[in-house]
Amino acid sequence: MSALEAEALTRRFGGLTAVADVSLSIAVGELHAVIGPNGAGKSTLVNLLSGTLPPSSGRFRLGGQDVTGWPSWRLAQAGIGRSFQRTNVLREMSVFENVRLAAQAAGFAPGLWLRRAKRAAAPIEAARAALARVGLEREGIAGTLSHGELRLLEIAMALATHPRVLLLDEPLAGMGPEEGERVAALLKELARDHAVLLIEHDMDFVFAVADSMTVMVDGRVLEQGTPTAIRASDAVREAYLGTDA
Ligand SMILES: Nc1ncnc2c1ncn2[C@@H]1O[C@H](COP(=O)(O)OP(=O)(O)OP(=O)(O)O)[C@@H](O)[C@H]1O
Repeated sequence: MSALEAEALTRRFGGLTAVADVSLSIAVGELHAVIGPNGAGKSTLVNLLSGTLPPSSGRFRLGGQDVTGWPSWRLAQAGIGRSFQRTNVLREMSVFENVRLAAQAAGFAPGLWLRRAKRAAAPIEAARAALARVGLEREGIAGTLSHGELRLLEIAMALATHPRVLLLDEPLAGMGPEEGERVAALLKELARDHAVLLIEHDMDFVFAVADSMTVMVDGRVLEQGTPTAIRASDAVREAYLGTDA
């Protein structure tokens, strides 16, 4: 069964339809990449799936349950984990505390988590496990991390909430080739026990890691399928990848 299912998700901003009738489904064990040119609606789609924005219409299910319109904290509790394109790390706090707070924040409704935070032991374990899984067993404050390490920290923060679905918005941004290879291996490994939705501009990376893909143009789905099918699609070549892709 699909861990995540979007059905005709649509988001309008005034007269602009940023996401138009987008349907997709991702199972645990699957890495699904969403690609498209700038302004295609990829980030808006992630904002809809993470509860940062409500959809204008359409439905969205997690593990078969209709979660359309749920706020982000409730979706986090229901199994959505998100790493952000913009950094949301508290740089003056330690690496570990950042992950621990992310684990705690996902556990409680707004207002309650800070009061309960001191008593909770589970987030400490969750934070340790998440940092180990991304290979970032590092002391010190987050502000001293390299750009690539910060992206790994953001993934650890998402993992610490025990998600079934991971939404990763440009995890490679600002990374060099060596760090990119490390993230590629990590994402493949994470896709074994998560449903992963990836947004990424680096096409070599996307085609190397994705099991399935959605190509968006102007808010709409242009094509969906395996990387092989997407490469072979005339519509995708014309609209996006260029004829030599
Ligand atoms: N909060 C907003 N208010 C108004 N328009 C918005 C808002 N967010 C996004 N848009 C518009 O929606 C369209 C889709 O934007 P979005 O950021 O989702 O595209 P994208 O595919 O993620 O682009 P990029 O690859 O450049 O990040 C764009 O035309 C953008 O200007």
